[in-house]
Amino acid sequence: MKPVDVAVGILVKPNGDVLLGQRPAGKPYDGYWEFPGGKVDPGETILEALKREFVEELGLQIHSAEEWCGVEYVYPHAHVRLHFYISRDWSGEPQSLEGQAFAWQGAVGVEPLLPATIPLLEWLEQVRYS
Ligand SMILES: Nc1nc2c([nH]c(=O)n2[C@H]2C[C@H](O)[C@@H](COP(=O)(O)OP(=O)(O)OP(=O)(O)O)O2)c(=O)[nH]1
Repeated sequence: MKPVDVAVGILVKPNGDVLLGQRPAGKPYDGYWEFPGGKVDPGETILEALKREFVEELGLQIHSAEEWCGVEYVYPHAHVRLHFYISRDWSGEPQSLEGQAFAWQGAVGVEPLLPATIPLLEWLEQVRYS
């Protein structure tokens, strides 16, 4: 299976909270929590995809974001290459434009999380309050 590029954003508030969303019904792993994002369209850069997904899903504007880490994972439905970005430079109030739940979290307490995203939480502790 050819890997699919996915742009994923970790929005950090000044107090260190990060934004998570719950996958809507009808998608693989619906009900699982994830950092918002989605597949990169042909001809789009990863950063462009990231900004588009945040507008489409949450009505949020990302002004700038830093590339943080990459994770590859093979699911039964897809082989994904996740590109995680961190942004502290965004504006707007999140809205549930696709009917999904979302939550700002200090210590991340929502579950279940997508399996490829679980290891990120530990790494995140090292950077979120820096
Ligand atoms: N957004 C996001 N996706 C993740 C994370 N962890 C993880 O394994 N994924 C996987 C799940 C999906 O297979 C893929 C994202 O694709 P998606 O189906 O949500 O993307 P999309 O919104 O563009 O979907 P589509 O309806 O347009 O097909 O990446 C994560 O933390 N955030």
